[in-house]
This record gives sequence, structure tokens and C-alpha cells, in this order.
Amino acid sequence: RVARHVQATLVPIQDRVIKEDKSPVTVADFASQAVVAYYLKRHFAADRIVGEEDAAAVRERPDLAKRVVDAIRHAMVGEPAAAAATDDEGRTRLFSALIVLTTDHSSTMQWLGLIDHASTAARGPISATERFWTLDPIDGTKGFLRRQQYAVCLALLDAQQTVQVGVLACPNMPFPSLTSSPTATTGSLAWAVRGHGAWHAPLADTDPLSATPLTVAPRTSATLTVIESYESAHANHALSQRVQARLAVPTSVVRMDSQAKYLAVARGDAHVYLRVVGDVHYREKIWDHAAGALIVHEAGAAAVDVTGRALEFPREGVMSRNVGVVATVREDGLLEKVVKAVQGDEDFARYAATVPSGASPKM
Ligand SMILES: Nc1ncnc2c1ncn2[C@@H]1O[C@H](COP(=O)(O)O)[C@@H](OP(=O)(O)O)[C@H]1O
Ligand SMILES: [Mg+2]
Repeated sequence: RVARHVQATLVPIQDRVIKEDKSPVTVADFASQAVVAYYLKRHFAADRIVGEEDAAAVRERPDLAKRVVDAIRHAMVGEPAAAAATDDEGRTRLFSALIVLTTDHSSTMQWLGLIDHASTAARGPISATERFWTLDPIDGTKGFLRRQQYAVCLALLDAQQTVQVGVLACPNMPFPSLTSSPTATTGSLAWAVRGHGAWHAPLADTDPLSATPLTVAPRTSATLTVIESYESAHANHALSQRVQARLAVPTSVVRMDSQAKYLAVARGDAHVYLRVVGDVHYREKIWDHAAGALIVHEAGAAAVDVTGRALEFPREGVMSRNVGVVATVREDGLLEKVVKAVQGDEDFARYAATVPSGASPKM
């Protein structure tokens, strides 16, 4: 809700900050992180969260802080109506709504505090004995600014850093597939619980019983659909082209922002997600992959890095032992074929040389 509201009222230059790594962050990123942190804190008070953002930039800009809190308030205002305050839960929600509706300085500080509640940059490292969440409040911020695909991504990892729960909310993804008629529902929600499968529902549908199991169907077309980042700064499009030529099957390419690409593979919109970034030294971040990787896994597809190594999700946030990602639908030998095609590329040696020792390729 918060993201949709900001997208509808977006003033691109005013509502955006450029981070040190030159990537953009918007009012929606901050507001979404605050709202998700608010609910996680309410239900799982002790749990730590590795969120992508922190509030430092917002604290420096009162105009931005106001926009962030306005967006949060707009999204949360429906809350009291949804809960007639007749029971404990209802009373809690009403009380929360009063905080939400308060516009004073201390309530603004509380919301900024919630952004930092979900930040290890603000709160320090997480101990090795704790489970933790990872949150990308708006993944695909560049897609969000272009009014294309983006996703709100949340995953729960145990103390062993294994993803146990993954959720992707994709407000601009047609439901149930990319080829759905233009009048179909826009907005898809997918989630997975390790060992219990993956599920798919229209984002607007709040009835969990209407969800359908998400299971990758075998490929029926002769053409392999490859999905990759829209942004050439995030994906080496030329390398991807060469890899596709090596596969010796006709391919078509779909370019899309965010972890919506994992959902596209999990539900058969695409057969291969290939991510080899342009910068050989770039390392992926856990909030960009944890939820999507579990969803494709539980849907029956597979995800590894481009060296064929299993994806790892360190609580520190940076996937230092992985390079890129390959996810494919379940099909005999397809994953191995794509990894081999990447390894056969003239540029691959440059990437492989940056993987720390001890991280030798293994499927
Ligand atoms: N140079 C780079 N190479 C690869 N990925 C990058 C990158 N700079 C930023 N990213 C990550 O790519 C994510 C978007 O991926 P995609 O291209 O699949 O949409 C960004 O997430 P955010 O939009 O949450 O910042 C960001 O974390
Ligand atoms: Mg991201």
C-alpha cells in the first residue's frame, strides 16, 4: 500500500536520494521499511532484521522525513476501520492507529527509529545464535521509478543462515502470469516455507485460503525464455547473449527489475534467470535474493551462483562467496547446461578469479 501510494504521487527528484554506491533510494523505500519493521516488531519483538536501508539520510532532510511519514500515515490509515476495537487485537490496532495519526515530532522520530530497527548499519551485528529476517523494502528501485516492476521482499533465516520463509509482494506483476489478459488482476504475492511448498495469490486478496500452490510446470515450448535485469549496470547483457548462443536452443529475452524475476521462473513465465553483473567485484546482497531463492526452490526450480555453487546468505548481508545467480525451471540438465555455458564464456575467468579460495564450484 505504501509503495503504491508513493508511486502514484511520486515527485522523482524530490523523493529520491542517491546512495554512496550511486543507487537511488526513494521515500517508498524508507516508508516501506518502517511499515514492515513496525509489524515485525509488534509480532516478533526480539527478532533482528537485516534491512537494506537505514534512516541516516532521512534524518538529515526534514522535507524527506515529512514525505516518508506522510506516506506511512496514508498507508496505515485504513487500520482502525479494519479492526472494530472489540477485542485485544482490535484495541492494539486502534492504539497503533493513534500513533500513526499523530503528526508531531516524536511520532516522526518513532518512525525513523523503526527504519533503523531493521538496520544492522544502525544497530550493529547480529549474533551467530539468532535467527533473523532480511528485508528489501523496495527491490528494483530503478524499476519503481520507471513505474515498472519492483518487489517488497522479506525472508526469515535461521541461526544457520538457511532461509526458512520467503515472501515476495510484486504490485505491478500481472496475476497469474505475464501473459494474463490486460484486464486481469495486477499485483502478485508469493510465499514459501521450507519443506512446505510455495504459494501464489493476487496481491489484493487477503484470504489465505484462496492461494494456489506454486509449482513449476515442465517446459512445453521449444524456445527457452531467459529473464535478466533491465539495468545493464546490474547485468552483463552482452555476456548473457553469448551464453544464450552457447545453449544451442532458440531463446527469447525478458528484461525485468527486482526479485519478480524469481517469481517469473517459479510460475513458468520464464525458464532461466541469469544474473552476471557487469562489475566482476560486485557481490550480491542477501535481501536481493533470499526470498526469491526459497520460492523458486519450493516451487521445484533451482538456484545456484554462476560457478554452480549453492547460494549462501550471511547475516552480514553481503554474499561474499557467490558470484551472480542462475535459476532454472526443473528440466533434466538445464541448470548444469546454463552454468557450463557461463563457464565457457571468454569473460568468465575474470569473474571466477574474484571468488575467494575455498569457494570452488560445486553443484
Ligand atoms: N552494480 C550492480 N550490479 C549488480 N546489482 C546491483 C548493482 N548495484 C545495485 N545492485 C542491486 O541490484 C538490485 C536490483 O536488481 P535488478 O536489476 O534485478 O532489479 C538493487 O536492489 P535495489 O533496487 O533494492 O537497490 C541493488 O541491490
Ligand atoms: Mg534490492
